[in-house]
Amino acid sequence: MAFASRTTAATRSLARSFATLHQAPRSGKSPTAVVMMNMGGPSTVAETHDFLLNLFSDGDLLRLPLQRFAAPILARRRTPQIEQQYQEIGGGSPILRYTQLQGAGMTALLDELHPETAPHKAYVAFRYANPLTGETARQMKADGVKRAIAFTQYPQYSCSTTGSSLNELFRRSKVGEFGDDVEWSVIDRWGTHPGFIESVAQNIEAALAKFSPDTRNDVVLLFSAHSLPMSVVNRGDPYVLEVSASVAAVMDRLGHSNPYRLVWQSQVGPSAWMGMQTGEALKGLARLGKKQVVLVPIAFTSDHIETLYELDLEYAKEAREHGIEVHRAESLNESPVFIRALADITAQHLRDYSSGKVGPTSVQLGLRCPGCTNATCGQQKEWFARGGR
Ligand SMILES: C=CC1=C(C)c2cc3[nH]c(cc4nc(cc5[nH]c(cc1n2)c(C)c5CCC(=O)O)C(CCC(=O)O)=C4C)c(C)c3C=C
Ligand code: FES
Ligand SMILES: [Fe+2]
Repeated sequence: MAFASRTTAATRSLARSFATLHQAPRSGKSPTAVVMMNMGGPSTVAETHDFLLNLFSDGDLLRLPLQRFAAPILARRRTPQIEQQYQEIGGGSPILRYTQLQGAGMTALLDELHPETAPHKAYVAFRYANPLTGETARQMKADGVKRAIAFTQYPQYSCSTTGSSLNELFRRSKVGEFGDDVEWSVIDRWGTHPGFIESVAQNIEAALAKFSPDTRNDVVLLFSAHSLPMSVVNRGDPYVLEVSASVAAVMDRLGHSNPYRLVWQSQVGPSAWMGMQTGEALKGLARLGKKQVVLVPIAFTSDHIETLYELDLEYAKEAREHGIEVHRAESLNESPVFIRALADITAQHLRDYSSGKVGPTSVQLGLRCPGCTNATCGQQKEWFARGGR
C-alpha cells in the first residue's frame, strides 16, 4: 500500500522531471550534484571498440602484462563479436537512456524529500563509455558545483566496479578537473536497501505470475550476477558476499515462496571465475527435471547485453531447447519503485551526513581488501574520507 502511493507520486515527479533534465540549474545557487557512477555501454554499435578499449585499459578492473599495448589488441580482437551482440539487442546499450531517466526521476523526488540541499542535479559518469568521468567533471565545473555525492549505481560493492569508478573520480579530482573546492561524500553500496529489494521482488512476482498457479510454487528462482575472477574473490573483494546478501533479502521479502540458487554469468577469458555458471545451472536443472525457471538479474539495474543477449537470447533459448519454461524478471529500468528507492537512499545519506551521523564515506569503504596491492585504492579511500579535500 505504502509503495502503491509512493509509486504514483514518483511517476508524477518523473513526468515533471523530463522537462527539466537538460536545463541549467536554477540561478543563484549551484546545484547539489548526484554523480551516478557506472561502467556504461556503447549507445551505438560504432562506439563498441572505444568502450572495449577503455575497459581493457582499466588497471583497476584487470591487470595485463604490457597493458598499454595489450589493451588495443584485445579490444580489436573482441570488437566484432560484441558489436554483433549490440546489433542483435537493438543497435546499442540502453544504459545511458535508463540512467538519465532514473537520475531525473530521483532528483525531482529529492528536491521534495530534502529541500535543504535543493536544487539537486543528476550527472552521469561512466567508466568506459560516454559520458566519461572527464566530460562529467567539465560539466560540473561549468555549473559551479561545490557539493557532490558520488553515488554508485552498482548495488553491491566490488573493487572492479565501484572501486574503479571511485579511483577514476579521485585521479581526476586531484588534477583539478572538477574545480578547486568541491565537498564530496560517497554512497558506495545499497544492496539490501528495502526499496531496491522491493523493486526486484515485484519484478519476480510479475514473472512468476506467467506460470500456471498449480505449479507456481515449484518454479526455481535462478538469481544471476556477473561473475568475478577467482583472483579478485581471493584477494578479499566483498562483491560475492554482498550479492548473496541481496538474494537473501529478496527471498525474505518473498517469504521464501520458491526454491532458489545464486549463479554467475559472463565469464571472459581462460582464468578461473566464480561459479556455478548460469548456463550450466540451467542444463543441470533440466537434467534434474526442474522445468520451470525465473531468471533474475540481481547485480545490474538496467538492461544491457548480459540480460538482453546472454540471458534472453542465449540462455533462455537453450533452456527452452532442454524443455524448460523460462521467464526473466525484468530489469529495474523505469521501475518507479526503484527510482523512489534511489531518492530515498540519497535523501537518507544527505540527512545523516548533515547531522553528523555519518562521515563522507561508509565505515566499510575505509577497509582495503586484505590482498590489495593497488596503491590508488588506499589514497582514494583516505581522500574521500576527508570529504575530497
Ligand atoms: C556488477 C557487475 C560487473 C562486475 C562485478 C564485473 C566485473 C568484471 N568484468 C570483467 C570483464 C568484462 N566485463 C565486460 C562487460 C560487462 N561487465 C558488466 C558488469 C560487471 N563486470 C557488464 C554489465 C558488462 C556488459 C556491458 C553491457 O552493455 O552489457 C566485458 C566486455 C564484454 C566482453 O568482452 O564480453 C569484459 C571484458 C572483469 C575482468 C571483471 C572483474 C575483474
Ligand atoms: S582491490 Fe580492493 S581495496 Fe584495492
Ligand atoms: Fe564485466
